[in-house]
Amino acid sequence: MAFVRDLLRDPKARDAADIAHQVVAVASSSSKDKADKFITANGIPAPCAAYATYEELVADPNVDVVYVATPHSHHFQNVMLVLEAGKNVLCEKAFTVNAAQTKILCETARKKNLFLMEAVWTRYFPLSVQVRQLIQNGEIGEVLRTTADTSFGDDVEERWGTTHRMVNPDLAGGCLLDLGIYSLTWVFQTLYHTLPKDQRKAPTVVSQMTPYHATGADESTTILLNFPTSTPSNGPHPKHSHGVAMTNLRVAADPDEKGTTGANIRIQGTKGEIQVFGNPFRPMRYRIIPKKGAGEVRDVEFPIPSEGHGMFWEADEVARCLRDGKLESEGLPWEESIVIMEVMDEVRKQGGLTYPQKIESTEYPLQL
Ligand SMILES: NC(=O)C1=CN([C@@H]2O[C@H](COP(=O)(O)OP(=O)(O)OC[C@H]3O[C@@H](n4cnc5c(N)ncnc54)[C@H](OP(=O)(O)O)[C@@H]3O)[C@@H](O)[C@H]2O)C=CC1
Ligand SMILES: O=C1OC[C@@H](O)[C@H](O)[C@H]1O
Repeated sequence: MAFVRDLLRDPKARDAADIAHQVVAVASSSSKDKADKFITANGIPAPCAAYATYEELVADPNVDVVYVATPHSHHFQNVMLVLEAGKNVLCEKAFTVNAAQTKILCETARKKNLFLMEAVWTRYFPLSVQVRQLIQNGEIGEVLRTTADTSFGDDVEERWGTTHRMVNPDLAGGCLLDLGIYSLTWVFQTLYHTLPKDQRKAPTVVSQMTPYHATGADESTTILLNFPTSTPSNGPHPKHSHGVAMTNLRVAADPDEKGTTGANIRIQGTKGEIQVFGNPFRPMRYRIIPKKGAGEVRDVEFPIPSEGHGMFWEADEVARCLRDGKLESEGLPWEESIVIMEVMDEVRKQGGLTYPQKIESTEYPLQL
């Protein structure tokens, strides 16, 4: 809903007059009535078709690109359906249940010459883009450590119960795939993505996971990542940077949600630090702190224009990639999505979290 509402906002309000979006079809696998109600509730202008199956939607010749926003368990099957029908895809995070599924999606998109992107909206926030540029321009020196915390502080039993997709293993639930991916996003976009492509190397990983007593999905996961960076010419030891990615449903990264508890993200370099406040998935303020008084501390605000949610920026990226004939986005290349999925595979292995065989499967088509 938030995504579609953002699609309908005027791109000029965010200086994006070079692209336009049109919502031409909505599908619900439950009923056509649900799709009709979605169109009305969100004020989607006519003509917009309502379908009672995903198969009908992907066969609609007016559809250029499909936004897949089903539970994680269903992404692999749903995205394959879209790609096999010859359409481009923007698929919600986590891309799939495991890296093997993501690899197949990327191979399929490449073979069919179709655009495919994991909808990690945070990467396309102007704040994220600017933070990456600051790092690449050397503003905080060499970045050696990033800590990121995406934790909610819920009464888990009351808020999520046992069947909600957040905690339901049948829907690939758990905080790692749902929220931990944002902590990993910050670790990767600061320690990995900012390096030249030929220097980006997968990290080694150690982690701990706590299962939710009622379902076995993880309610808390903490990951330490060790990224090989370069081997300096002036010393014998290879260099590394460290990432700490945290997620927890029961304790909060920011208990009062006003940014008063400190930064949820800290990007630490040899010349200073960048701190990001608020929800790691929807960042609106950062602070840059030069080391030992070497300059002014600056706070930079990034309000979201036109009372939006902030999902239009990823949609704008999709539109530009399609316009420019690209198959993948520079902001989150397929290779990086795959490495992140491999990290999550390893973390689940170390934590002993497996999902039902059916949703881990790479077989397509498969009735879930
Ligand atoms: N970027 C962001 O800020 C956010 C991203 N997300 C991501 O979006 C995706 C969906 O999350 P959310 O909207 O909360 O999920 P929901 O549980 O609300 O499900 C979304 C839709 O998927 C279909 N669906 C739900 N359950 C099942 C099922 N058991 N089997 C088949 N289809 C099902 C339904 O559509 P229908 O029956 O009509 O076909 C449902 O309306 C996830 O990947 C999540 O991580 C979620 C929230 C915020
Ligand atoms: O992706 C997400 O970001 C926002 C959260 O509220 C939501 O649970 C999660 O799926």
